[in-house]
Amino acid sequence: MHHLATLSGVTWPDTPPRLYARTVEIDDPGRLLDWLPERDAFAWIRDGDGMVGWGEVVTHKPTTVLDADQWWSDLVGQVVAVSELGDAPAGAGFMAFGSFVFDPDNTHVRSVLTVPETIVGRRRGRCWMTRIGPEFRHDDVRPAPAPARPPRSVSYADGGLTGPQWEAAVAQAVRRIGAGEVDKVVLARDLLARAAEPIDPRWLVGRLAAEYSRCWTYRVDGLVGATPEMLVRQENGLATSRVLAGTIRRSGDSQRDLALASALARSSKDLEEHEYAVASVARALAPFCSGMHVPDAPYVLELPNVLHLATDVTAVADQGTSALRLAAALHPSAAVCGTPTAPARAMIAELEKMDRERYAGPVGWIDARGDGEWGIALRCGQLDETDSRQIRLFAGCGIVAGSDPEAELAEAAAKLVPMRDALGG
Ligand SMILES: C=C(O[C@@H]1C=C(C(=O)O)C=C[C@H]1O)C(=O)O
Repeated sequence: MHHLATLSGVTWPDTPPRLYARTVEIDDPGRLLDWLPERDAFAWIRDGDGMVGWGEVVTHKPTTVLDADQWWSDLVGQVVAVSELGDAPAGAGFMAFGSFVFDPDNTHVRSVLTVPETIVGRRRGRCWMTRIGPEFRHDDVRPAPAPARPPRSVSYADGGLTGPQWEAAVAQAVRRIGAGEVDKVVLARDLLARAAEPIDPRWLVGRLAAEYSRCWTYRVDGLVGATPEMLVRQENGLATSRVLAGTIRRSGDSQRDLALASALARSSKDLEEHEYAVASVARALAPFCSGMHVPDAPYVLELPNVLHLATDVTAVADQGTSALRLAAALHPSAAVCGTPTAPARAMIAELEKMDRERYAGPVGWIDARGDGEWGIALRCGQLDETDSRQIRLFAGCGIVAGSDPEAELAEAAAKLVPMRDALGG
């Protein structure tokens, strides 16, 4: 991969070039989501900054995150890139958006990694456009898509399990935890939302990015959501993972929420669940990093719908380690699978009675240097490929020895709120 200031003096890669990427500095593009067409588009937004992309240059359907890492480094070796941006921010240049399934052994869908044709990005005041293709693209693109349409007349139906059936599954998990099969298992449920007309994913992403600006709002291949949990971000060798585990619903009354937050921070059940999750992340990162910092105690992350116990683990990644390699090591974390991993994953496949597809899998992007951000696909929905009026929503909860099925169902409902609100209630 070659980043060059000008077109003259381009250095060719060792293998014949397959793709050409050209990045230019642009004026502030305004609201990034306004650039997106309705279909075949990508987004990764936090606090208004991030990247949007559209068009498809190449798509890979890897079996595992590790396969994707290998494919990506091979592809990067066959790219000629030029950039106007000196000291370019991570993501500004040749890059791909991706979304991975939770459990490749228990799903009918595939993971994807797609290099878009056009990317528009903004990061800390620097704005760029990258165009990618089988030759350098010099044409100017200023799409003026029609505004996003709100969904109409949305109705909901149970997915794999009804509420009471899911509570029974949680009760069974609690019994099996008592019998020593696992320490923790994360059980999720799905809900089918159906609108009167095709759902415009741009509307959902727009609402999520506005309401959940502290989360990472994403759109990749029909998967739309706003996650508060960062599996791993890597930038200039610094790796960060935000672990969440331990949740309470907000009451709508800020005084009461404050009391709830301090109760959450002292709750032994939640702290124990949190410790499992942090320890699993630290263990998985250790072989690829040095100088790891694991804070002693979590903080409380406040979102509009829930409060979470959160810990940010940071470390220096070994040279040559990509964000995808780290994501491969971290997925599935205890926050979305359980501990120990293998029996927890088997219990999920047995008890949930649904296909998680890409829910709870890594979602994000990777650039040519191996920097990238891979969130955990939570608070999300997957648009139906064959019927664009339909979207499947997912939410789950960590189940430990003291879990109460009724409270867990209410917690799952609270985690569905972002997507339900985006769909109009
Ligand atoms: C599984 C989900 O959330 C996860 C479970 C949490 C918990 O049990 O406290 C908290 C955050 C996430 O790690 C979800 O949102 O679907």
